[in-house]
Amino acid sequence: MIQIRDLTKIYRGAAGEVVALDSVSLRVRKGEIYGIIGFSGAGKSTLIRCVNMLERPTEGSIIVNGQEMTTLYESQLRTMRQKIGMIFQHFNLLSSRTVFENVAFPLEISGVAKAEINKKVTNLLELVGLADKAQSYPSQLSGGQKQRVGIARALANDPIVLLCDEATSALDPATTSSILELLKDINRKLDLTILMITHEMKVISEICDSVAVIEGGKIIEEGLVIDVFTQPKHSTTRRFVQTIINTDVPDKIRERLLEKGQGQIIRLSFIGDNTAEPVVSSLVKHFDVDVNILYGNIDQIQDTPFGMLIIECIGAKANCDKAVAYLRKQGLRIEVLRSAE
Ligand SMILES: Nc1ncnc2c1ncn2[C@@H]1O[C@H](COP(=O)(O)OP(=O)(O)OP(=O)(O)O)[C@@H](O)[C@H]1O
Repeated sequence: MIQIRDLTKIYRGAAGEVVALDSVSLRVRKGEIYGIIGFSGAGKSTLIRCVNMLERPTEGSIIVNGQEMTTLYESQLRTMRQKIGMIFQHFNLLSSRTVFENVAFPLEISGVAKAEINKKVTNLLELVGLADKAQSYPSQLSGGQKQRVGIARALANDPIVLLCDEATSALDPATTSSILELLKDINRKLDLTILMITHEMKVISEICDSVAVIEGGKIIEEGLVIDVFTQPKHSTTRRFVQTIINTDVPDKIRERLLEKGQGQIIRLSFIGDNTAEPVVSSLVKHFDVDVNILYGNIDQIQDTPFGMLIIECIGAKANCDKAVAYLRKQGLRIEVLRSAE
């Protein structure tokens, strides 16, 4: 649905040149929720604003629904932008208009008839759960309600793509979750492709199918959220993952790794339904070893559980080695943190 190829954006000003995007390529499939995460200054806003040409790229190609965006004239761009909805961190509502009038605004600009506008706005306010606030003004709404108005307005022209620019960054955690749930709901009901930028891993883990990590204007890692979360390759990605799941070996256990001992210390990582419990009891039953569980955590990305367990396998070295060989065959990721003496 969105294909970006070798996108470069250079800002030129009195202070010199800033390369905000450096040959970025990515592909967003129809109907998916695609997240772009990065720290401040990484190039996220520039990237999302290039998709609807609010920012003109210096080089490269952006294709939305088969249409090359970089070669469009202003009037063609206006038509295309109606099909690319956008929501913003600070909502950008018109304060002198009611909720109803805010949502009606893009329809008025598109020249839609009044009766049609009434019907459409009523349905949209129903969809975002604000039917009872139609006559309120933005100043009378909470942050979450304002973002719901922003979402309804963005959907008014039946977009094929929704761009979300840090849409939950100004909201508290509970409101963030309810807005993310609404976006997921809309994505499913309308089969709407969503591209979002964020600096919060929670946003990615709650609703995104795919993720790209951006740093210094370059995409440093990209893939399905479950893959990137469970096997982050780049140190920046690991820092983001670390903000919501602890994949590090805790300090207490690190100290233990330095002590000499007869046990083998092993980290097992698992994704999906192959949880570690039956394998642990199998070790004890079949390899004449004792197993001491030192640390464990389990988490869930959307519907897929994943986690890790650090165990100490105590017994004769030959038995411990056989136990590790068995674990490797079970489809678990195994790392021997300390070998047996
Ligand atoms: N209009 C501009 N003129 C010059 N430099 C700019 C302009 N807009 C952004 N930049 C620079 O481009 C780089 C990328 O900025 P951008 O706003 O895209 O990053 P970001 O990841 O969205 O950051 P944040 O999360 O803080 O908004 C930064 O170095 C920024 O200072």
